[in-house]
Amino acid sequence: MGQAVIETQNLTKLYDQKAVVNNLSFTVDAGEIFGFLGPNGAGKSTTMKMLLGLVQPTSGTGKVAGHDIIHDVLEVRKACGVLPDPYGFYENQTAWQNLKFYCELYDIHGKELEEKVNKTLDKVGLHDAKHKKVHKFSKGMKQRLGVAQVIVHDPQVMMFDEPTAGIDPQGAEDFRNLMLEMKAKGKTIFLTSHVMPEVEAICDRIGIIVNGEMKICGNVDQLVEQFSRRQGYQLRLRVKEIDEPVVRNSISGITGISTVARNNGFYVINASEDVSEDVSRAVCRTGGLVTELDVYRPTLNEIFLEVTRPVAAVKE
Ligand SMILES: Nc1ncnc2c1ncn2[C@@H]1O[C@H](COP(=O)(O)OP(=O)(O)OP(=O)(O)O)[C@@H](O)[C@H]1O
Repeated sequence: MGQAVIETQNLTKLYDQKAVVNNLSFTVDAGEIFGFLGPNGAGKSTTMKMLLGLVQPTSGTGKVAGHDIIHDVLEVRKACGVLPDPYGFYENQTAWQNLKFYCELYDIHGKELEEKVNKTLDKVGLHDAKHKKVHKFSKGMKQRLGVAQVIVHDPQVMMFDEPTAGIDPQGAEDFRNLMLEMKAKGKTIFLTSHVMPEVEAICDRIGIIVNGEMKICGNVDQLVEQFSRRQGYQLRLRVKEIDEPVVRNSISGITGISTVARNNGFYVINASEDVSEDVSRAVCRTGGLVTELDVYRPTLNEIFLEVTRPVAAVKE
């Protein structure tokens, strides 16, 4: 375990007596990219706002960069760069002027300011638009400027609410590379996103919340494991040398197997645990040759859909 830079304990927010964030406890370590996922209205932005001291928790506690999110709000904000939704740019000012203003808030001036602003605008691909007024920017350009605003003052913690929404594929690729570069510098990154392949590609750990509650949390392998334990394992088996009745008979006694079906020359085996070794041994014992055997690995998208699927109402 690394050093926790973001940590919450039983963080809860009630609006109109209803918990929109419910007993949330998690940590994000230094140098980690944490993907915070959930359906619309799950409580992601509210959590982020509480971490930044913009919304007061109803109960529970939290720390960001060692500072209490309730009592040391100014220190928390100094340690963080944030991409809010919507952004708070001065539309009648240029990209350069917006970043300058932002740097000054963080007490960065003179030559250092100039260097930081120019370097950051280059990094997010806005070099040629730096002296253009923001009201003339496209949505994607504003998003790039938002990312620039997060990183320009080199904060320890970077928070992004849907960073690639509205960005073109090249911009999204640039963003992913930038995040990996920031991670390599030891930054802690907390992001919300609805773009599953992006999250899968860059996040070290992922938490999925539903109705304010953390349903599943871990790295992708851990999520796959937790999901499979809950939903069951699916094996795909291809066998030579023996016929179907022999195959079926050979594996029939294996504990945990619920169904065996044929599909495109494969046997599709559903089981409550990973029975691949038992299957392989049983087939070999009866003279079969296993040419393919793998356990289906669900995608993050499938895991997300399953975890966030509304539970059917129980009929009286
Ligand atoms: N100021 C507020 N007053 C009352 N309810 C609020 C307030 N802010 C948020 N909510 C409610 O809290 C719940 C969580 O909202 P939140 O914005 O945190 O969700 P989210 O996960 O960020 O959603 P999205 O993916 O759509 O951005 C929603 O039901 C929302 O209507």
